[in-house]
Amino acid sequence: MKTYLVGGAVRDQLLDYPYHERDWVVVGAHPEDLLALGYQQVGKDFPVFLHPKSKEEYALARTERKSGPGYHGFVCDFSPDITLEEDLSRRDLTINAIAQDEDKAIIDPYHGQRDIAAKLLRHVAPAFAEDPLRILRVARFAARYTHLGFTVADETMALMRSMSRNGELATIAPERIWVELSKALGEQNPASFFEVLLNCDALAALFPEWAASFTPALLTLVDTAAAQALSLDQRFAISCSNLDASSCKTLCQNLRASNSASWLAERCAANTPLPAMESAEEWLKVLEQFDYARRPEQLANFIAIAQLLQPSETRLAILADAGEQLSAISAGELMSQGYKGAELGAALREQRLAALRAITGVN
Ligand SMILES: Nc1ccn([C@@H]2O[C@H](COP(=O)(O)OP(=O)(O)OP(=O)(O)O)[C@@H](O)[C@H]2O)c(=O)n1
Repeated sequence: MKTYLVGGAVRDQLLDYPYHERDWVVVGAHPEDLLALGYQQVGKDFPVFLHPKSKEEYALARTERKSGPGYHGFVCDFSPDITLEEDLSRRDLTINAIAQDEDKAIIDPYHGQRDIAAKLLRHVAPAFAEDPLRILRVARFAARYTHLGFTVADETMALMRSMSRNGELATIAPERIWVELSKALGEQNPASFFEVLLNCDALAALFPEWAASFTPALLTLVDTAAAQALSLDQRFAISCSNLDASSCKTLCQNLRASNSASWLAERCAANTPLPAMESAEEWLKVLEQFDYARRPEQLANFIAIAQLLQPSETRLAILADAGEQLSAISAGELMSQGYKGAELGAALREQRLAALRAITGVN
């Protein structure tokens, strides 16, 4: 039995990039051998084990063959005679198909190191096409490594384009798309994720309206949001900001976006560009949509987004100020004057509108 470090940890070591997880491959062993050594089996579809002490993942070397559509149509062979090279050949990208043995020697049958030097995201083999989720992974790796100069190899882009056009993406579970998207939004250049997916027609195949809404300026802003360390929800909201509110809502549902991401994105789509707000009622309506009194941070999140999208919009600073001033209006004084119930609500609203008229100068 031999054990090799594989995947992201080897890749990121070679890239001198921080990694957080180590994955191992075991060659020449039966599941029983690992169980006898105290490993704990966790994989359902194929045998993956947790090391008794480190709890790192150890997988038996395996081959995979697609036997039908979707995610369960795979036949795995994890017999002890599967070689390291065979295991590496089923992996998505050459830079992910490098192994390191116990003596730190690198085993690189698919020339991942060459592609690291050439800064190319290149698929290992035509079997890449058996797993359409890999299109999203490639786009995500582009988002992570663009700043190092990485691009997608032409032949990989061509393969991804033909997969997209063949309707392969429809078999991906929406939950998995959201997982990849939210990871990509957390990377240094999330715009590259969208650029790759636009370039290979995957975004048009998955979400045509969203794909059509991207402009070069919007892509730049998605990266600016990352550079300014805006939150994932804010980055997502920016990426949806060219949609109207109802398309954004549909997209969030189809993507199975998290509640907090949908909440912000839908309200941002509805309020960028900032509406006319020609009356105090309309100002209050915008503030109330962001729940300014209970969740002032959400109004601030929106304003930061809107400032990126509309840097010359002077009403944003006024909106922020109005949110703060209105939050300070408390029901206490009105209650001591004997207001309660619906009357109290109406009187509070009147105070807020009066404050808004004073702050904004509209009626
Ligand atoms: N659809 C997939 C998923 C994973 N892999 C392979 O399994 C390894 C481990 O996958 P994962 O932990 O998801 O990714 P990492 O490459 O480790 O990247 P990250 O840094 O994002 O964890 C990858 O390197 C790749 O070789 C693959 O070929 N195809």
